[in-house]
Amino acid sequence: MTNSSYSEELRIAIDAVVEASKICRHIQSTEGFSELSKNDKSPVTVADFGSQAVVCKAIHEAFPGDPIIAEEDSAALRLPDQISLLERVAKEVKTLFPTATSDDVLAWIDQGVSRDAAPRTWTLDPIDGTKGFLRKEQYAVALALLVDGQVEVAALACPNLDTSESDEIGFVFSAVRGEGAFVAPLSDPNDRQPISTSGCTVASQARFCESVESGHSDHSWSSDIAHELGISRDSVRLDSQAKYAVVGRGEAEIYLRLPTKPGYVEKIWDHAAGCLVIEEAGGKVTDIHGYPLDFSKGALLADNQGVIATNGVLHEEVVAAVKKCNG
Ligand SMILES: Nc1ncnc2c1ncn2[C@@H]1O[C@H](COP(=O)(O)O)[C@@H](OP(=O)(O)O)[C@H]1O
Ligand SMILES: [Mg+2]
Ligand SMILES: [Mg+2]
Ligand SMILES: [Mg+2]
Repeated sequence: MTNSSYSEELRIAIDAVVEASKICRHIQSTEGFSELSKNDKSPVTVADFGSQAVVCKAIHEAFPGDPIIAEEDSAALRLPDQISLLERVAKEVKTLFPTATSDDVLAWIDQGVSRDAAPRTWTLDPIDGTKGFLRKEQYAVALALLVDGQVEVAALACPNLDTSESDEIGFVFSAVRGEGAFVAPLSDPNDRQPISTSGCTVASQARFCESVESGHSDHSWSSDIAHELGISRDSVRLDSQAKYAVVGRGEAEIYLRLPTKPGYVEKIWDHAAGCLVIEEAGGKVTDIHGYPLDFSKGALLADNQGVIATNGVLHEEVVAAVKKCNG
């Protein structure tokens, strides 16, 4: 299919996450940037705000009627004692848009405060894996378009991801439903090459990945599952939706996200972009019970628990193993 029905959305989305990655990289290269702690004790940085401002600006200008469900809002930046943080965010955004004011930046960030389901809505994680970003490890800028509760377009930038095939660091993954998944280097985003999940059909040979944050996953549960599948090597731990990217390009077969914190409900921005990349690369994504992720409920994956993403072929076997090890 050459004439994508979402070609404009895809072009704008890729461009937005590539531009946001520039800000994130610049901030990450600067020592001593400040971080705030949110109400849930999770961190947020200048880069999360800067990235959200840049992406929301781009989406809102191109598609003014589309709501955006993004992770951050400007409330913390509006506090009188956070003026220096706001100035720092504005300074970074100005490197891309020299005439931007602090008020512009606040307004652009707040274009992402929608929380309701809508027939057509974007969802954005301006930095997914903020803890990875702080450790200078993996993080992602994740943007997706949902239409009637289905992910139709995805752009996923992974600025610190490398590859065994070259010295290149930093890639942007993208997909439109029904049209395959692609990767391009951040240094040349138009050079999109198709990706596909691994053809591994033998579970015991599968490579699996999980979050770095042990709080998100129960070590003994995941090792029981690995044992059940006959997998002897340890899981590869990495932050952010880079895990979806790694399975999407065939470098791992399984991404397990086991729910361990009672009552924690997954957010759509943590999964939408990565989910479409894997599906379009030939893989499969469900929750731990084997149900499809339901993106039609607003900001939360309210009807799902955890995530199982695989290369596709191994999916049913992994779901069965998770079920068996879940009591
Ligand atoms: N208890 C929990 N269980 C599952 N996910 C959680 C969680 N607490 C925070 N998260 C989410 O996990 C994301 C990071 O995932 P990972 O550990 O795979 O890198 C965070 O995204 P942000 O970094 O965008 O806030 C956050 O939304
Ligand atoms: Mg966060
Ligand atoms: Mg996230
Ligand atoms: Mg985030």
